Amino acid sequence: MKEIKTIEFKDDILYLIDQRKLPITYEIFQCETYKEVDFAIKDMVVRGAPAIGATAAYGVVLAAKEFLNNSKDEFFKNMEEALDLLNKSRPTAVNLMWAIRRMRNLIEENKELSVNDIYEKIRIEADNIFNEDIQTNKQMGKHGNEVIPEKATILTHCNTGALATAGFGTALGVVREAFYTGKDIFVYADETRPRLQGGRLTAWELRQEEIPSKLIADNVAATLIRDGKIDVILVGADRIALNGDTANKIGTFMLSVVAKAYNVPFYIVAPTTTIDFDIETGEEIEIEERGSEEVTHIENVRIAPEGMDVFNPAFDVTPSENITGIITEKGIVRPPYRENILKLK
Ligand SMILES: CSC[C@H]1O[C@H](OP(=O)(O)O)[C@H](O)[C@@H]1O
Repeated sequence: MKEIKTIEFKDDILYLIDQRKLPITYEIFQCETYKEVDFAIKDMVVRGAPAIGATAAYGVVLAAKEFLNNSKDEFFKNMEEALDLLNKSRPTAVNLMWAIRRMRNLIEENKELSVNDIYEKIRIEADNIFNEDIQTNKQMGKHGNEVIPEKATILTHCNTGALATAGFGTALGVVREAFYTGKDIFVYADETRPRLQGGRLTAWELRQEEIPSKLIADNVAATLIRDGKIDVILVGADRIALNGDTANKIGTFMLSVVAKAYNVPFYIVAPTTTIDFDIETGEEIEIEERGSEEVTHIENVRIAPEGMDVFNPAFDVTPSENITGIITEKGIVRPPYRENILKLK
């Protein structure tokens, strides 16, 4: 299995694979300040709920490093500004807020220590978040493999691989686990307009490991489902409500409707860090709207008329009644979702 170093923190520099450039070029984006990390998340140099969380955690490390020579009062004030900026870098993936809250709690719990000692704890905690995510994903892969038949055709949406996490992936991690445990699988990957995470990133990951697969335009999926060509659909998540409603990349909801109509199993694969235990339903999830150029241009080439207005929500919400199960590192959650999700807390 090829190691994909989506995120690497070394000698006080955060190295990110620049996912805006893949698969045409493999470039590394370096962050030396927390403001550069904020930019990297906003501009989707790095993307994917768990990857965003881990990246933000290292952004907190860079902030603490920057303020090491502050007085304690200045340190806490400057750190709060940094935490607040990073927390707002993208609104939908709850892993970001979870990571920032974990760092904020750590600082609060250790405020009697010296600035330097607090920095050391922050540094260790960021590595913990990073390493925990990799272990979580591998555990999810094992649980998810339980629902993959020995011979199966799998449909994926967006990118849920190593590039969306600290490593291995969520839904694509289940694909990896099935592939490397010898199952006869085939993957159809939705290209996933407008940012093409499937066509650029998932396709790149699948080719890296020569996993049998084909890339499809998003509009092809419904026909494959109708014609009985898909055995199971695996998608990721950015925020899951207590009732199981799930926010994920735009186009996921549409897939779930077609899957339900033709009785194809539709699984969310997500770590428990993607569950928002503070919200009851998907109606409470903020859906990020991104710039119009993501829709009017492809690789900076205009494809829509000048002046055309655009609606570009980056996510949608799949209602829990369309979801067969939620594959987490703690096992597969099935309905009744609220009762069973609360057991994960
Ligand atoms: C494993 S989480 C991946 C999740 O994040 C993606 O969104 P984005 O590429 O905008 O960060 C998409 O919703 C994926 O399912």
